[in-house]
Parts: sequence; C-alpha cells; structure tokens
Amino acid sequence: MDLVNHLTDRMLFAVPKKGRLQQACLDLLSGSDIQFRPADIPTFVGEGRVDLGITGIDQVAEHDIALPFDEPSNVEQILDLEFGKCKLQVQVPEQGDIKEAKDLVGKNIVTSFTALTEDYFARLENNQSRKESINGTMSPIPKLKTKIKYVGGSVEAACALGVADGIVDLVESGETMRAAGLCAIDTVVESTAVLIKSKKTSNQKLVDLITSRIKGVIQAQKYVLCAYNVPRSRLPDVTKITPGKRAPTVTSLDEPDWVAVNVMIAKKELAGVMDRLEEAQATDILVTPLINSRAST
Ligand SMILES: Nc1ncnc2c1ncn2[C@@H]1O[C@H](COP(=O)(O)OP(=O)(O)OP(=O)(O)O)[C@@H](O)[C@H]1O
Ligand SMILES: O=P(O)(O)OC[C@H]1O[C@H](OP(=O)(O)OP(=O)(O)O)[C@H](O)[C@@H]1O
Repeated sequence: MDLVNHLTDRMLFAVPKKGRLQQACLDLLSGSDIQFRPADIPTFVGEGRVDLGITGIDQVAEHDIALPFDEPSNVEQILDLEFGKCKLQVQVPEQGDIKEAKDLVGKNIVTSFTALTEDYFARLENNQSRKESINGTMSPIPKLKTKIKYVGGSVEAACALGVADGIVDLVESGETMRAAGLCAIDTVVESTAVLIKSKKTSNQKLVDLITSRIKGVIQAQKYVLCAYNVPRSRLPDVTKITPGKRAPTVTSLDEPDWVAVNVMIAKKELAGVMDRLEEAQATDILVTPLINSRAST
C-alpha cells in the first residue's frame, strides 16, 4: 500500500510514538497548530521519506556514528527544543574498584547505545574515533578489546546481575542510577530533544515555516505577559525593573497621575521582578501566560 506518494504539498514529520519525549512533542506541535496522525508515522519513517522529526541528540549521535566511515549523515539538527534534557553516562558500581573509564578497557559493558559506546572505548583504547582516518586515508578499524553488549531496557540492572562491569546509559535526575548502586564516571553525550530535518528534503519552504512556528512556541514558553498600574512619577523606576524585550507599552489611566504598563518578563525572573515592582509602588500586577509568539530573538 502506498501511503506516501499521493501526499502532494505535504510534509512528513516523525515524532516519538511513546516514551519520554512524546507528550512534550505533542504539546509543542499542538501549540504550533500542526496536525498529524500519529498512526502514520512509523510507515513514513520506514519509507525513509520523512522531512522533519523530533528526537534526542543522543539518538542522532548514535545514528550518525553508526554510519559507514565514508557516508555523510543526512540528518541536520535545526533547533534545540530545550526539553528531554539528559546525559549519556558511563556508570560503574559505587562500591567497586573501578574509578575511571580507562579502568573499563577490556571489560564487559552493557548499553542500548552500542555505536556511541564502541566509539567512546575506541578513543580510550587507540586515542582515535572509529570515524576518524589516519592521514586522511581510511584505516582498518582495530578490533575493540572492550566487550560491548546491547540490551534494550533495564540497562542499570546489568552490573548487579554480573553481566557487566560498567554500563553506558541515560541519566536525568540520577535516581535510576543511584537505586541500582551505580555512579557516573564520565559523560559520553549531553542531550536534549531537537528538531531535525533531512538534508534531502524537497520541502524546504514548509520546513522553514514549521521551524518558525515551533520557535514561536518555545520562545513564548520562556516569557509571561505582565500588566500593572503605577504612579506616573515612578515610571523611570519600574522601567528599569521591567524594560521589556524592546520597550514597555505605557498607557494612560482614566485617573490623573497613574499609568498602566504592559511588558514581557522572562518566566525564570518573575517572582523577583514582582517583588521589586511592588516595592516601587506598582499595583494590580497581573501575569498572563503566552501560548505563542513571533518576535525577534
Ligand atoms: N530520564 C530521562 N529524562 C529526560 N529525557 C530522557 C530520559 N530518558 C530518555 N530521555 C530522552 O528521551 C529519548 C527516548 O527515551 P525513552 O526511554 O523514552 O525511549 P522509548 O521511546 O521508551 O524507547 P525504547 O523503547 O528504545 O526504550 C532518549 O533518547 C533521550 O533523548
Ligand atoms: O536519571 P533518571 O531520572 O532516573 O532517568 C534515567 C532513566 O530514564 C530512562 O529510562 P526510562 O525511565 O525512560 O525507561 P526505559 O528504560 O524503558 O527507557 C533511562 O534509560 C534511565 O533508565
């Protein structure tokens, strides 16, 4: 069945159908007014006809490093989506003898990220990435002494079960790692979710449009809109506290000597800014979330 070829003037956009990144992706896309049928995505991906996608930097790095030496990646990262923050880390038993990653050379490692892990240990063993050439020529990849095994889940159990001396797995809060009696001794990749595009896309215009919509939502999530009233005489003081992205909007009130101010404030500074506004005699301070925006960065 051909689900793809009849789709003219459309773009194929792959998002995770489950897992950690799914809900944040769906929220982002609904904020950008992008509609899609999740059930179609695996087929589109399978056809290799996807223009845009959302995944973790860790997954992009694993994909890219696994490509043959002379095959460039067709995946381009176009926007950091700032969620799904985690680190792919080398972990060992907290109570064990291994203190540094080089102590793991020649030992057993378990991971879901075999290509990145092989590359990491190749560097430790040979001081050379498995994607690098010597003097510009392809060299035979030396066989790794370190034994790297793939498991798809519950990677953190591998050391306690005696299957591994160390693991390479994702860490966010560190709870999973600590609960398994492990500690991190190095970081292989730092990751967040990213918007990716195919370098082969024939829908560049649509890719740009959707990227711009998604940027708008991400930008909006960082700011709130704040409105307050203040005596006109205090305007110079409150303007210093809330200068706005360009400048605050100031309107007269139907009361002499008072003005109303509308201004965008960075969410992470909100509480402190509100305290300072109150001290500067601002009153009726109202804060409204933004759901979308188009503004200069
Ligand atoms: N604890 C975490 N905190 C934040 N982001 C994470 C975390 N774990 C994973 N991620 C990000 O989410 C992506 C998907 O991970 P997740 O564990 O949800 O996969 P999944 O869809 O369940 O796939 P699989 O079936 O292969 O486990 C990872 O590649 C990473 O970028
Ligand atoms: O540092 P933490 O906050 O504890 O997060 C890390 C855990 O999260 C991910 O697994 P997830 O829970 O998504 O399940 P999975 O093993 O099925 O992918 C990852 O593989 C770790 O096990």
